Amino acid sequence: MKREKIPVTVLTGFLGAGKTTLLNRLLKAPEMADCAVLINEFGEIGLDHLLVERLDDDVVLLNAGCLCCTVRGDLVRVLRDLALRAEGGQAIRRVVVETTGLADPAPILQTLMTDPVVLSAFRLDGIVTLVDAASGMATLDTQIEAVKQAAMADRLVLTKLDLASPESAAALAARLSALNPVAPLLRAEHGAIAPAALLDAGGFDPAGRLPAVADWLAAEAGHHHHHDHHHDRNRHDAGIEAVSFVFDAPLPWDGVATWLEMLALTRGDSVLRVKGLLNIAGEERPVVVHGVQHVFHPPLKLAAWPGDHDRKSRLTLVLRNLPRAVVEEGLVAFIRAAQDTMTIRTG
Ligand SMILES: Nc1nc2c(ncn2[C@@H]2O[C@H](COP(=O)(O)OP(=O)(O)OP(=O)(O)O)[C@@H](O)[C@H]2O)c(=O)[nH]1
Repeated sequence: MKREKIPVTVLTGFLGAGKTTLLNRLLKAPEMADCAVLINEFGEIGLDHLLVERLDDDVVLLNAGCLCCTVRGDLVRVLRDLALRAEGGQAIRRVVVETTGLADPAPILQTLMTDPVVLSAFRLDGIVTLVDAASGMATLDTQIEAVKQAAMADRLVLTKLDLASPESAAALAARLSALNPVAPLLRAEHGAIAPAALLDAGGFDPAGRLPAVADWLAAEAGHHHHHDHHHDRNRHDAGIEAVSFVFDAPLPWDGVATWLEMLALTRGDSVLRVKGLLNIAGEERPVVVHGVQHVFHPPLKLAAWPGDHDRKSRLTLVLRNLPRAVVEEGLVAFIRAAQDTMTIRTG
């Protein structure tokens, strides 16, 4: 009997749109049993694998760069490996690939639709693109990746509607419908959405889309053909850079929180994303912080440190046209100031 092809859902959306939040909710649904998850992150220190709650053998971190550029070969390798495992009898009923927020979907689509080994075992089920209602409009104005993600989607999902006015949400919805007349426009509240609305999207259909979509895919086909073995490090805006900080000693919460609030307020246009897993002085559990452009999201505590974790704080920022030194100076100053107050208070 011929084996059924395994459906692959590509979950995309700009930095901080809410992909991991939605994925966590989705993975709890019965329809998602035996789902393998591939996670890709931009930046040296991947944290998402720690934030996806169902961590087992079927969560694979594709971490050495961005999926649409340097890690494309990794995607193929991991899918081939999954195909072998399925062949060997392991139950793998679906695959979800969470891309980086900066991913251009065209090369990923191209890979999923043309690699013969991948095609023999998998079929593209659909591209699900999340758009943050709080910062989506500004992102579409400035980042071509976000425009491509929206235009190529099979399902569009508006997130963070609780942070946007009805008027700005309506304007964003209208812009998205113009960019992509074929994808249903859905909503998710803190990641909550019926899995059936996202799954079994029926594969990518170019019909009815903006003419640019066909051009992007065609360009990709040529690109792939000519530069198959080269790493394309320049795909992203040259001004975009991921910087990471590691702190050995526990951090004062006051300093970090004030700094993050200031950063979102004053540098939200340049600090596209902040993500951190922090060891806070006086706090047993790890604290996760998220910043997305002008929004500093409420921090949350994880239940416990992962067993093998060194308990050092790790913070990653994705900056646009902002030198690392500027961020570092501010961070160090706020931490020092908070530590001084701590010393005075306790001493
Ligand atoms: N207020 C609000 N916050 C949300 C919603 N959905 C997600 N968030 C928050 O947005 C922040 C970023 O969410 P993530 O799920 O990490 O976003 P992501 O797209 O995976 O981020 P990257 O992988 O860095 O691109 C977190 O603090 C979430 O709690 C929502 O509907 N409303």
